[in-house]
Amino acid sequence: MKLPLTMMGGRQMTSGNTMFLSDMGMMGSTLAGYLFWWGSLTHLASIVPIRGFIRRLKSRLYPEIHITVHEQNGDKSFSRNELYYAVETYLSELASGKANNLKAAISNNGRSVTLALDNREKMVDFFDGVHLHWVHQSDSPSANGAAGPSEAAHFFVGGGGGRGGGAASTRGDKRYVLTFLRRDRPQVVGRYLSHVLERARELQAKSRKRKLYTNGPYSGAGWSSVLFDHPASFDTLAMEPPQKKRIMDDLMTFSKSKDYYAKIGRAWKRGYLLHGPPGTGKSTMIAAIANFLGYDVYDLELTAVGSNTELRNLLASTTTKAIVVVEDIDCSLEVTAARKAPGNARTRGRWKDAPSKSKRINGMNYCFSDSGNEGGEKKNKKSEVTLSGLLNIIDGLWSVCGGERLIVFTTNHVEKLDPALIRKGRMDVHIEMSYSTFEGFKILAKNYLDIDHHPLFDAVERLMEEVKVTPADIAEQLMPKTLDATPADKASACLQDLIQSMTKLKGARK
Ligand SMILES: Nc1ncnc2c1ncn2[C@@H]1O[C@H](COP(=O)(O)OP(=O)(O)OP(=O)(O)O)[C@@H](O)[C@H]1O
Repeated sequence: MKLPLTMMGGRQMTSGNTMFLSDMGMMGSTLAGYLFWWGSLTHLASIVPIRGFIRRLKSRLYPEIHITVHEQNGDKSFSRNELYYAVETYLSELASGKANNLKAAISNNGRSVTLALDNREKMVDFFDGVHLHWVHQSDSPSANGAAGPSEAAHFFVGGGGGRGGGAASTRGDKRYVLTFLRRDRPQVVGRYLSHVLERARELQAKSRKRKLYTNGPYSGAGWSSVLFDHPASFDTLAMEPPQKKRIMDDLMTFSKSKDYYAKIGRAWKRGYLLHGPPGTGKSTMIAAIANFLGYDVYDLELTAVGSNTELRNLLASTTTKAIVVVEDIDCSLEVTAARKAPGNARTRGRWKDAPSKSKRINGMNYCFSDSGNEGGEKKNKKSEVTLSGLLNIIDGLWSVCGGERLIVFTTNHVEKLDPALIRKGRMDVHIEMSYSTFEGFKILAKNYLDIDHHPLFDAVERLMEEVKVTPADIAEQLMPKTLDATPADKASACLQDLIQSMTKLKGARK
């Protein structure tokens, strides 16, 4: 006996379900079999018409629209439908906090687990006051049928062209079906789908494998790259929490302000100047920013760039979502304030006497801080890149081609820089990286020793009021020196080392 059921409880029955019912008919000769059928029929008679009626009534009162996004495009090539993967990425973020049935897999970068909606799992989203219902459907042999939209307008994006879950779907087809009320169509088609795409791109950018590009003697006229896999994050950065939050808010606002920058007619770029003594975390901060925003890093070695034209070509070949970093800008170009005052011997003497800092490029040292003659814009020994060349390229056409870019300069001597280089609008955010505070020390203690409190913390705090230590100095002391000790013993030994080195420093400064 086969029951001519196609719809049941809003769910399309598959051959699997029908088979189950006819198999049960073989038990008809037994009393248990009759009782079973009688119970089932009574149940169906009471449920199916009511459900059907309610569904019809609901669709009259609140007509729905369904959009199906198939995994493969409907053309003969069965190419990937990128929108399907964008929806998957978008929903995986939404689902990880809400859905009950999730599929887990290793992410593209191999470092984390991604979660996606399991077959027939539903997800509700809320956007601009509109409720949106997503369901994942799969025709894989293991799937027990798929929830299919019924009496409503239906759109397909990619895919086999049949109604979601219907017989026309390709065997093994996977799709997401979006359902919403007809009255919300303008918002959904106009804005929601773009929002899904945009958010998915952000998430994909964050999880993709990013690169560190360098130019230098061994990369010819272009960039050479390696995988960027720096573990730094804002969580592990030793810095006063309010300052850290301000920076993170600024970065997040920047990365979400594409339309705003377009509206005010400015290139979508932002300049950061990180300044402070060596070992205060400037490079670490750049890595944390790159990880936070999911950007590639271009470590621009200006002294290895032959000319302004070469510099323009290098910058023109950077990708969108990039941080262009010029470390130790005071060593890379003739950019000191003294350039502005050629006849001022006192000024010139002051910066000339300052210890010059060499820059490492693939193991070679370069430093040009004492190069050039008095007056005018000078060229350093190896490079013909000039300050005005750099500024013209950064401010000029390069900055308006393509998407978001951060430009970061670092220096140990901010006071020496030409004001033109660091004025607001060029270097929008100036961040002083300074000696460690006690709050900063506690972040490092948590990172390195996994402790929030310790009886020796008081001694460290007292010493920090008297001597200046960089986070790099502290980090060095907090590195456990042996594996053969309990965590508690390691923590005590490291803190004692730190106290000892700070006490020595205090003695030396007296
Ligand atoms: N603020 C910080 N938070 C966490 N770790 C830090 C911090 N500052 C320094 N460190 C540690 O010290 C090491 C050196 O720091 P980093 O290279 O970032 O300093 P820097 O300011 O860029 O130095 P330089 O001016 O010499 O280039 C880092 O690898 C990191 O382990």
